Amino acid sequence: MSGKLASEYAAWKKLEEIHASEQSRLVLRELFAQDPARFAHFSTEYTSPSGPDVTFLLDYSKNLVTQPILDTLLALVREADVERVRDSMFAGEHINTSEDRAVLHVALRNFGDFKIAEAGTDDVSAVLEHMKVFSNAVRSGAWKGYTGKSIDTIVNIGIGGSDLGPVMVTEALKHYSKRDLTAHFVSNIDGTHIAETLKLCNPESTLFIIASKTFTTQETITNAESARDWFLASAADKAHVAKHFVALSTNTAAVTSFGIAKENMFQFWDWVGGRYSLWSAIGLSIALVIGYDNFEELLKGAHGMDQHFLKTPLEKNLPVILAILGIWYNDFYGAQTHALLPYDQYLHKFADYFQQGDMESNGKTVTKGGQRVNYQTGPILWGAAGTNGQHSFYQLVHQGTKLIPADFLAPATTHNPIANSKHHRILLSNFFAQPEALAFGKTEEEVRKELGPGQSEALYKSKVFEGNKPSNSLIFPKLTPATLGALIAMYEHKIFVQGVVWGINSFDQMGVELGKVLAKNILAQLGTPEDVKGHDSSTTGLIHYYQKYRQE
Ligand SMILES: O=P(O)(O)OC[C@H]1O[C@](O)(CO)[C@@H](O)[C@@H]1O
Repeated sequence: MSGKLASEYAAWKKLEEIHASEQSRLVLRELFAQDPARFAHFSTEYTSPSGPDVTFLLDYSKNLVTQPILDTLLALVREADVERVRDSMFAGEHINTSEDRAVLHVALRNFGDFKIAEAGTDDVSAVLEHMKVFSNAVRSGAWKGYTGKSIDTIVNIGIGGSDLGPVMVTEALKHYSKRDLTAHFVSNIDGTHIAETLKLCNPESTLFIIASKTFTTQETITNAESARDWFLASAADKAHVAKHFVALSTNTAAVTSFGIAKENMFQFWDWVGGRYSLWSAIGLSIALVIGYDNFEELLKGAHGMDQHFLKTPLEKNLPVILAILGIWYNDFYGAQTHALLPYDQYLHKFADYFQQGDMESNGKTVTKGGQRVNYQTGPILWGAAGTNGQHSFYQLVHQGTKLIPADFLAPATTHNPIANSKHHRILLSNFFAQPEALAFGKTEEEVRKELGPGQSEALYKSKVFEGNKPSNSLIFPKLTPATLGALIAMYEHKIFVQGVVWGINSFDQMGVELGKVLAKNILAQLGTPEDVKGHDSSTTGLIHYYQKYRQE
């Protein structure tokens, strides 16, 4: 961190000039026509430097950039000292300055490769061993419930980072799952979530995993208490809780006072950020669903990407490339959002997951030094699995007035090659077609030729696709645990690079606190109209309306 605003860097100023003077010339049709080797120049193949084989291709040729623009964006990365901050993160320095914490999710998937001077990092392998032994016992049926039955259902109770990662990964790797072990995930404080889930569970064969870094999160603790009440209504004896409740947390005191045995607690550390915690004990539900060995593959795939991020020159460094392209649109083109569009049903929660990953990390307005930024920071991250999105919001992406940079992701082969892979070929033809249509569009001349004469002027105009909409395409051979690990780690590091360039702290989340405090205050006032004090007329009116219908 240089202590400067990003807009004070020489490279930033140069990028503003380039954008102003060259924007009109940055037309993908022309850029591709000018350079027949554009794909070769602006694509790169990743091969994992360590661990299980992972390979994929990132094609970033359909972006509104030239080599000099990329060079200037890389100069920005250098000026912001990204490499030094990256090395500090891997060394365990307390780069989360507002909370005075190290940021060491990379230590959770390190497998002894490099040494980190931070308490707890030496205990990672012991926790992994605990997860291995426990998940094997549950999966094999050796772990018995209070009436001697094996576990056939798990319920992970957590929210935010203690939910989204396990949900996304268990969905993504469903192909590897144990089909006779059903997994549910309860996150919302809305009683409907836990109530509807419990209707599907048998107390004799259900294991509850209470996932909370702090073990103080209102939603999680309230849901966990309701689950415990439901369980005890059948099991009666509190001693049986030990066979049906485990905790994933950093807070031993709160876990034991909840009634969970210390030996059923899976530890992690304050240097694991919630939205970076699926690699930690928070991943226990993943290990239970796909098996510990596959969970370890996921970690090793991520570790390979960590090595790539650490050692690859910036020009070929995938997280850096994605980060600078994002900065280009976000800060110079004024794009407000970024879409993640996986053409893989297994990845249908990928965008949801990175909504927290990106927006909770980089949704900040002040720099680490406390200065208000005078530029845009993190984008609105969103997306859905193709081709569903095509029949929903792609109209706006193609012909709306907004610039929406997008990442398209797809596996070259499917785990489900039904109908001789016909489905997959259709899926992939869409994966190839969409970025092409976005980039090159359809001119009025082409429309007129296609429709022939005699049509209304409005019809000709409405069928024009302006094109020149940028996207990245990422294609990998198959969605394996290691490939998924590498992809997640790549996006984590992209977020990191952007945060460093913008000078913000990507690892705290002060912005979620105010709502929590206000809700606690209001909760104490929901009884009678006389209790409602200190609010504006709108909030007071809403609460009074609710009180007419209040239930016990
Ligand atoms: O794991 P915990 O402590 O229950 O926190 C859950 C989530 O709440 C947050 O603190 C705020 O949304 C997230 O960062 C975190 O992932």
